[in-house]
Amino acid sequence: MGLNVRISGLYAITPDERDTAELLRKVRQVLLGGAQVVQYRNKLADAQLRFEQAGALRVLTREFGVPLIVNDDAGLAKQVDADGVHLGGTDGSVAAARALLGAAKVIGVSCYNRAPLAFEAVRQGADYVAFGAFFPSGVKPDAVKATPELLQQARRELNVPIVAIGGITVQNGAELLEAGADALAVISAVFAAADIQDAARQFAELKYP
Ligand SMILES: Cc1ncc(COP(=O)(O)OP(=O)(O)O)c(N)n1
Ligand SMILES: Cc1nc(C(=O)O)sc1CCOP(=O)(O)O
Ligand SMILES: [Mg+2]
Repeated sequence: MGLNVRISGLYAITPDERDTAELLRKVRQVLLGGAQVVQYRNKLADAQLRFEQAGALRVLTREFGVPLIVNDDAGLAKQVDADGVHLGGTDGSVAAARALLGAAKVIGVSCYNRAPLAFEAVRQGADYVAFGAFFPSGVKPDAVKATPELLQQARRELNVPIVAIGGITVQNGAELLEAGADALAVISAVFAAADIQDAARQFAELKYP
């Protein structure tokens, strides 16, 4: 994993936003609030807009010294020199991403509610694993349900950072950190807040390992 990359704290994932200036305004707010990782995720944008937005976020996150992870697309991560990529079940293999990005970049893998997926991802060289959804999520209403016990098991049996995702708020996130999560991945509870910077600050003030 990249020498300066630590997957811990508030892991802010961008909302689907077509307006790049507005996206940058919002992400600056989460960075000012103390987000420790930013993931660029935009399910609505075409390839050109994704390239533009990922490149702009690369510049912004460097200003704050915060790692940028690109969702789904190792090629885009390479194009913009992001710090890594996040892969779900249909986003390609760890081996292919590693071959493209090299040893210094971060590869995160979605493991949903399945510990065996995480063991296999780590065996293949994943740098962190993500579990979810812990709570109902408006972004992914049909996500499978994960439990804090899964985090406890992963904490006992894995040696990579563990990310929790899905419907996480400042109120329910503490339980996940106590169960073993290193980072809380959040879209709505920060980006849909009336005051994004304050919402991020409240997440940043939780107790992380
Ligand atoms: C940190 C983190 N965890 C999980 C996901 C979900 O990935 P995936 O299942 O591929 O779904 P999409 O986000 O691509 O819709 C994630 N992006 N980040
Ligand atoms: C993108 C994503 N993946 C999930 C999973 O369970 O793998 S839940 C989710 C949505 C996260 O958004 P919010 O913080 O608004 O619930
Ligand atoms: Mg994906």
